[in-house]
Amino acid sequence: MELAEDVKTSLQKLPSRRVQELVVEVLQELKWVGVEEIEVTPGSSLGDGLMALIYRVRATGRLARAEKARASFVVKHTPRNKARRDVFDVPMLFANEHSFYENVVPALSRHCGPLAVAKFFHSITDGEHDALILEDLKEQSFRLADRRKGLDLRHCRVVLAALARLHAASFVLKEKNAAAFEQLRPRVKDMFWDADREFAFKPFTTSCFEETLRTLKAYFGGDDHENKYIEAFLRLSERGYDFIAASVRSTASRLQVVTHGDCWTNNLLFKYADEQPDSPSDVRFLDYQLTRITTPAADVTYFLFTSPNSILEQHHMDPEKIFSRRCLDEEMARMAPYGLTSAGIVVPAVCVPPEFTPDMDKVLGQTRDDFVQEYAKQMKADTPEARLQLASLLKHCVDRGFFKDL
Ligand SMILES: Nc1ncnc2c1ncn2[C@@H]1O[C@H](COP(=O)(O)OP(=O)(O)OP(=O)(O)O)[C@@H](O)[C@H]1O
Repeated sequence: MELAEDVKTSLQKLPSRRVQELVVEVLQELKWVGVEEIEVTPGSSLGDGLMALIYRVRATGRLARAEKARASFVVKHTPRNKARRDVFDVPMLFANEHSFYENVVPALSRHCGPLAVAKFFHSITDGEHDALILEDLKEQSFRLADRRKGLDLRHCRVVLAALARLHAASFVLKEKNAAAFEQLRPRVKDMFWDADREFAFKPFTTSCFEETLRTLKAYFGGDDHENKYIEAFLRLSERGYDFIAASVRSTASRLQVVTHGDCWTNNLLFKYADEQPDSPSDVRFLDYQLTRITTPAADVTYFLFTSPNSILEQHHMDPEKIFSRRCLDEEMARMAPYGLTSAGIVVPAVCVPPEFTPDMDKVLGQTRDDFVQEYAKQMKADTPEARLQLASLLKHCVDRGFFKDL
């Protein structure tokens, strides 16, 4: 397709020639014969995403027989800074997300209908210009909730129902076509807790344990009767990354499903009935870089420990036949250390005031430590909200006996 000079110039705002070509290929696949205008703008705000650059591409043009066409995409692109890509092995994260859209979504939705995901158009996974092109959900009135306010019960219900559909799709696939589920295993790789990811995420988790401990000590102060909580946390942090990794990996095979892996407020877009902010009617999950096969309780715990505006009692599920309430409770208790560890990583990011929001593009050094330090900025913000939430979660775990075997 021939492009006018001004269209080419607009496309150059995208970070690589390869991704500019890919956008044009997508338009051709949509049967466009001409592009009249292209607008490329930032697709997210600082703090909405750390592992990628997000662009919004709006285009107008023509189909055959001169019909007008409009489209809006989100381009999720690997960071420009090579050191930033290398320290967290971002190409692997993109490959996992690509595989989710390419392999997992078609397999899971075959028997269960559509999942709460954006439409996926194309991707590049060459380790250098990695990018995904997705439908722009904001164009369909989906939007982010305010992470610092937290999600109320209505929002949580919508998310838990969508998570349940995602998890149920694996149970159905196992039931209908066990071999097809097995084929997904090598295509969904745990990017955080797998033994060969330790090099990147063990030091990161260790630094997060240290910061969580500092936050918790600041909350509990020197008060002796609260010390059982700090002691419990110390036992957890001593066991550290290896213990959490083992609990993620050791899920009984019959309970394993494809999970989202990073289900917190900034990876959720909501739609509202009649645009009323208190009546979410639908949700889409974003960011499948950390999708993994493990217990459904990993997603539920991660979500409930990071995103609601208060700790919720979990009274809203009754999947007796496939995954009983008792089984869920046992799995939730088993995964509580994972939940608290994840909360130590995510909650500071939920509560961070804008002036402490890390900006990975501004990191001058080249080492993993430089990036970990920049990420830790939001922990250093040390907000009363983060203290309260982490301390309440720790109390929740200790008082219910979840840490008694640590
Ligand atoms: N398909 C989409 N439609 C609309 N907005 C989107 C879409 N995908 C991403 N975004 C916006 O971009 C932000 C970051 O996206 P995403 O979480 O995929 O990137 P990331 O850098 O991998 O994030 P993280 O730091 O959580 O790894 C989202 O919070 C959302 O605001």
